[in-house]
Amino acid sequence: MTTLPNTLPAKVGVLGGGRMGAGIAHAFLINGSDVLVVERDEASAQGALERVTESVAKSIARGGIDETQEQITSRLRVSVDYADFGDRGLVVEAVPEIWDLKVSSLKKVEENLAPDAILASNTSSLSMSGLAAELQRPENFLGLHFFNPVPASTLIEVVIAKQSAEALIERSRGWVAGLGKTAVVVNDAPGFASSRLGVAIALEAMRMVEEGVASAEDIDNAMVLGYKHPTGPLKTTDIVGLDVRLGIAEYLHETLGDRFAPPQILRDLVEAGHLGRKTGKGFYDWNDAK
Ligand SMILES: CC(=O)CC(=O)SCCNC(=O)CCNC(=O)[C@H](O)C(C)(C)COP(=O)(O)OP(=O)(O)OC[C@H]1O[C@@H](n2cnc3c(N)ncnc32)[C@H](O)[C@@H]1OP(=O)(O)O
Ligand SMILES: NC(=O)C1=CN([C@@H]2O[C@H](COP(=O)(O)OP(=O)(O)OC[C@H]3O[C@@H](n4cnc5c(N)ncnc54)[C@H](OP(=O)(O)O)[C@@H]3O)[C@@H](O)[C@H]2O)C=CC1
Repeated sequence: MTTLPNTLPAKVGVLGGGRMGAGIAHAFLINGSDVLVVERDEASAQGALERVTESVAKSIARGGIDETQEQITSRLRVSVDYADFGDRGLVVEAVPEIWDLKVSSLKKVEENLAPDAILASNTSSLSMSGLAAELQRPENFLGLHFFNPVPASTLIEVVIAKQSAEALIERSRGWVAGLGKTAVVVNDAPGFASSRLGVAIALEAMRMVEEGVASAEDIDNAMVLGYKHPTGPLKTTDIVGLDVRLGIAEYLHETLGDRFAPPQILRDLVEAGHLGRKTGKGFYDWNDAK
């Protein structure tokens, strides 16, 4: 794999350019990598291109970036063809948190990769060792769990599958440093370190709303003002996406037991299409849907 002076792979791929995929693409781009985003159709590819471009513009407006918008985005390409992943040193998968979709997508990416390329998943919770077991080269696979919003977050959780090559730990620490972020390295377990704790508190907050203990706003304020939580667990859920939270909770329920059973209020809101900030409504009303 060709690397840049800052340890990042020169050519990076991202599968799925939604909220997280666009953020991941942005992170590699502004730090010098050439980035290819593959989407399932032309309309989604165009949407991904717009999200990444907008995010780059926001970074430039904030200052501290030496390159121009044109210089950065000249390294960005979108496609609907998995074969384009063939020259990438690292590909990060960021499709929705659905086991069968992750497995089929990862397999399809792997079929198109060079033999020494590294494949990573941005899954929030799914078993890395279970996903690795579905692949031809499980030693080249690991979790790179970015946080939302990616440009504002300084953390990447590196998740090591049982099958991951030992050398991937140090290599991935180098990538995280090259992105200007901090790594926590976690052995594979459902929900890793971050989602298991983050979802536990969010589900309890939802049960408190269901039971009428307090309003969403007062529950969040208790955590923001009392515990210095950045936004409170319910507003965070709106930012993450209620569908994403439900997917994680269902998997943790299945693997870790009843304490992660999704509350009915979460199921009802998702069923009604109220997915949080991205649809304009979740536990709160939003006027900046994204
Ligand atoms: C589900 C999972 O698997 C894991 C998860 O991610 S769990 C969720 C973890 N995240 C959190 O808990 C969020 C915590 N909250 C926060 O960090 C902050 O409240 C917040 C970033 C959401 C908002 O903070 P703020 O001070 O109001 O805004 P600010 O930091 O200026 O960011 C505002 C926007 O600028 C963007 N931004 C910030 N720095 C930027 C940069 N250098 N370049 C480009 N964009 C930047 C942010 O991404 C954000 O964009 P969106 O509006 O698209 O989200
Ligand atoms: N949201 C969050 O806060 C976080 C989420 N994650 C994890 O990141 C992953 C993605 O989540 P998120 O970005 O929120 O989800 P989004 O729904 O925003 O993005 C998913 C993207 O994948 C695309 N996609 C769907 N199916 C396919 C396919 N078959 N092939 C290629 N692309 C496809 C979607 O395209 P289309 O637009 O056409 O549907 C969309 O662009 C999940 O595993 C989630 O758990 C991790 C950290 C934080």
